[in-house]
Amino acid sequence: MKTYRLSQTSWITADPKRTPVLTRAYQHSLNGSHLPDGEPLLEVDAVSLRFGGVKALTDISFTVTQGHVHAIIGPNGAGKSSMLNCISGIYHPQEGQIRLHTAAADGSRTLSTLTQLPPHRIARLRVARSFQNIELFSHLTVLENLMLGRHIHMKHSVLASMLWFGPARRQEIQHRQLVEEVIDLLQLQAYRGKPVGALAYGIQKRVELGRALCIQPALLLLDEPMAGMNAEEKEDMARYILDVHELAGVTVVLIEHDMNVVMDISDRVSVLDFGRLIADGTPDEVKADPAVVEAYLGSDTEDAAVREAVEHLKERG
Ligand SMILES: Nc1ncnc2c1ncn2[C@@H]1O[C@H](COP(=O)(O)OP(=O)(O)OP(=O)(O)O)[C@@H](O)[C@H]1O
Repeated sequence: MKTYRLSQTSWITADPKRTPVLTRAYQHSLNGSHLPDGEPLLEVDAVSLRFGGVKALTDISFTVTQGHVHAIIGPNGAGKSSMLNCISGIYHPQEGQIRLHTAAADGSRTLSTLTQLPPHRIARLRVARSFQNIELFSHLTVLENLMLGRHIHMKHSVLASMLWFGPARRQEIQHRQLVEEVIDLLQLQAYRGKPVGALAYGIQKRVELGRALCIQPALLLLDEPMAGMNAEEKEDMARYILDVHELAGVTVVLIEHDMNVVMDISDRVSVLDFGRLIADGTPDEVKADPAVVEAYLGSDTEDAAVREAVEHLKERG
């Protein structure tokens, strides 16, 4: 039985309906990385990104470790999305390197430099991402959207799959099995045949998480997966991210504004401010770092955890 770290959010452990799911093993199919836990998976090395005169990122370095949930936080405009866009190939930094370590099932290792690769090549290396705004095909069903998430692994044409012959049939069955596992893990059974556009916002975000998971990611990048959600939807999403991490073993990098969630579910936190890395450590280290509190002091956040940390630091002088 898994023990979650969510000390402040008792709802994670308190729901008895979730217990049977915890006994299932998803590790071997949904996690696309064969690196042992604790090894460096992604290295961001002295990355700088400019848009004309705007310095979005300046000399950023950090390492994402296999088996971690790694949060990137910071005030508005700090450079969080730019960082994720550099990792996924949407932006190409002018300086620095981003390297991905991968291991095949037979143990052989590869080191890939992502810095100048286009997004589809990075996706082939099993780096999956979700976006701040939902990017799904709203007229297609949940199942169809998830199957589209498998397309980078499909070797046979859509026509061959439609004709349902020989190898194409076997391939289709394998893809369906994996998609069913994602549906099961994220509890999307009730929505599988429904058009995505007809679903509640929180469910759509869960489908988006599912589509990224269908890549069988070695690294899953989530850009504000709880943005715009109500408290109940946030709780659900935090729980599913933990399932993806704890049950499927997938390494997650996440941008999130809700400090309670970040501090509860993350193993490591990198803090950006004005495009610079001002702190990088465990949630407790980062929470106690004066530079971090200072960065949030000027912000007009209503986040209770941030305000509490600010007050605490003020009291300590
Ligand atoms: N495509 C772009 N063209 C020009 N400037 C950009 C571009 N993308 C980001 N920037 C600038 O880079 C800086 C960092 O933006 P970014 O969106 O990465 O911050 P963020 O931390 O994700 O902010 P938020 O929390 O508000 O989403 C900002 O000054 C922003 O205006």
